[in-house]
Amino acid sequence: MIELSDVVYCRVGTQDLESAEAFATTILGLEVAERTKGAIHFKSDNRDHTLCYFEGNPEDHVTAFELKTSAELQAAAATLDALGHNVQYGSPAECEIRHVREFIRFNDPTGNVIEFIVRPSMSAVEYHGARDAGITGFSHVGFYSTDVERDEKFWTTVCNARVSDRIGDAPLMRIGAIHHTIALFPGNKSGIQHINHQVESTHDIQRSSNLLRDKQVPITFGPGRHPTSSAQFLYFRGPDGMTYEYSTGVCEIHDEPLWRDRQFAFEPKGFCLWGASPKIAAFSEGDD
Ligand SMILES: O=C(O)c1cccc(O)c1O
Ligand SMILES: [Fe+2]
Repeated sequence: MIELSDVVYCRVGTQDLESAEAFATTILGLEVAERTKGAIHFKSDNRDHTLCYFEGNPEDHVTAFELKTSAELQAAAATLDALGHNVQYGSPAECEIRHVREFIRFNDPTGNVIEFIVRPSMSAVEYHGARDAGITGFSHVGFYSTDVERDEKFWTTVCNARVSDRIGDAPLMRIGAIHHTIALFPGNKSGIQHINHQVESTHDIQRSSNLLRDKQVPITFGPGRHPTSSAQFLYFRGPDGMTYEYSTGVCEIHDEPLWRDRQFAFEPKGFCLWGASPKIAAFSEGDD
């Protein structure tokens, strides 16, 4: 069993690094951590970085999860290899760019590009967002999945993810106490479906909702409240149609052996307790 301890960063391609930077800082509220040739790294908490925009294909998305030791990374590589995944070790130069000690790269069964990393750098400097969005940190990622049952099995049997709840067949899976770190949504492609940052409070959700509206950023869902994690949320559209989510108040599951995953309906009320309707294709099979 591959033990993931946390999600660490996403890397997203863009044809327009300047606009992506403007979005990540002035809209989303992240802080530039580092600029390298053709890439910008952004901080959202006390980690070195949790998001990277790089010059490249906007459909190229990478998500990294932390493993505790080099021995576990090697065992994971062997496990994935035996299952037929093409596993590559990151080069020293790639490790340096990512500020990690070592990593492997492979595709999940849908084709999502995943990195398992060891010893990601922390930042010695506090995070100060470019705007006060109230961000407390990068928290979870939603992936497209061409077969959610197959992919749920991958994340829960090859790796240590546990299903907290399902909306329709879409599983919300935890790897620690936080209600979910990985979510899968049915789609006919691979890639990141949404990137979540936690914010401090309801006030941040409401303030951002007004700010984004004034700045004409498309708000695609919310403000609302998830019946699943009980988090209050706001979804909006970033560069190349990427969905970003702020949420606050996500529940934690500590009674691990007693928890039973719950079933919610794949319809607006399964996504929102307050009656908001998603304008997000993966949540509604409607507009995106
Ligand atoms: O927080 C949740 O429960 C949740 C539910 C549906 C979709 C999401 O993105 C979520 O974060
Ligand atoms: Fe989410």
